Amino acid sequence: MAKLGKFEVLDHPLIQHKLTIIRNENCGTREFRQVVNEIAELMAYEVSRDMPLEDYEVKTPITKTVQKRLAGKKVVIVPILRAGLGMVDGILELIPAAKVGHVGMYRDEKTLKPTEYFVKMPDNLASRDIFIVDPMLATGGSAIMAVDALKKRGAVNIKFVCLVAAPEGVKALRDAHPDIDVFAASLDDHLDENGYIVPGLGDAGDRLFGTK
Ligand SMILES: O=c1ccn([C@@H]2O[C@H](COP(=O)(O)O)[C@@H](O)[C@H]2O)c(=O)[nH]1
Ligand SMILES: O=P(O)(O)OP(=O)(O)O
Ligand SMILES: [Mg+2]
Repeated sequence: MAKLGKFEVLDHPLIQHKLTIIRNENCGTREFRQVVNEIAELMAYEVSRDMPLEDYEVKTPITKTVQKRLAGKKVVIVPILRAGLGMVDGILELIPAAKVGHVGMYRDEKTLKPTEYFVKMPDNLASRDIFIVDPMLATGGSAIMAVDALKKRGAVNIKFVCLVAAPEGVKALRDAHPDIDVFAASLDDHLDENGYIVPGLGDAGDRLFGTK
């Protein structure tokens, strides 16, 4: 039987402080980009807590000793384009050898349904830990479709990492994919009539890339 995933809010004081910075409508593109990456890096520390280790013999200047090192195949970071791209460099600061796959999606403004337009993944997904990243989990449609796309290609060990989650999105994602772990820096209040998270931080893709 597949394991039951968890939902966890990573509310470390530094994460909360930085999230408040990017929520501010006066935070410009440059600072927004930088702080999104800083939060992603802090979150990666917690998200990677259960990565498997193996014994490894190392010779120190004093003696030989058996210690631990990361085991298994390299982690894959999968940003949901565009907004997820903003979290990749921060995670790579902590896990520099990670591979990066991409899932391109946009949300229809009226129906709020996602459309997939690009998927490119590294090989051997079945034996890798996969971190899907998107700053915003709103209705959950994009996240669900991204997990579908990865499972279709053999992925098993999947975690979804976002900055701001709406209760509606958390429920939808966990109902559709109960086996994956979901991490957020904040569980916000609700979605508005346009599918934006309240209080949220606006459109993450536009704020990251300076578009409208
Ligand atoms: O407040 C918001 C809400 C959504 N987004 C963007 O939409 C998708 C996620 O939306 P779902 O409804 O969960 O599919 C996400 O990729 C963001 O790019 C946003 O920026 N701000
Ligand atoms: O989910 P969307 O439509 O906001 O896509 P993007 O992240 O490219 O702004
Ligand atoms: Mg957007």
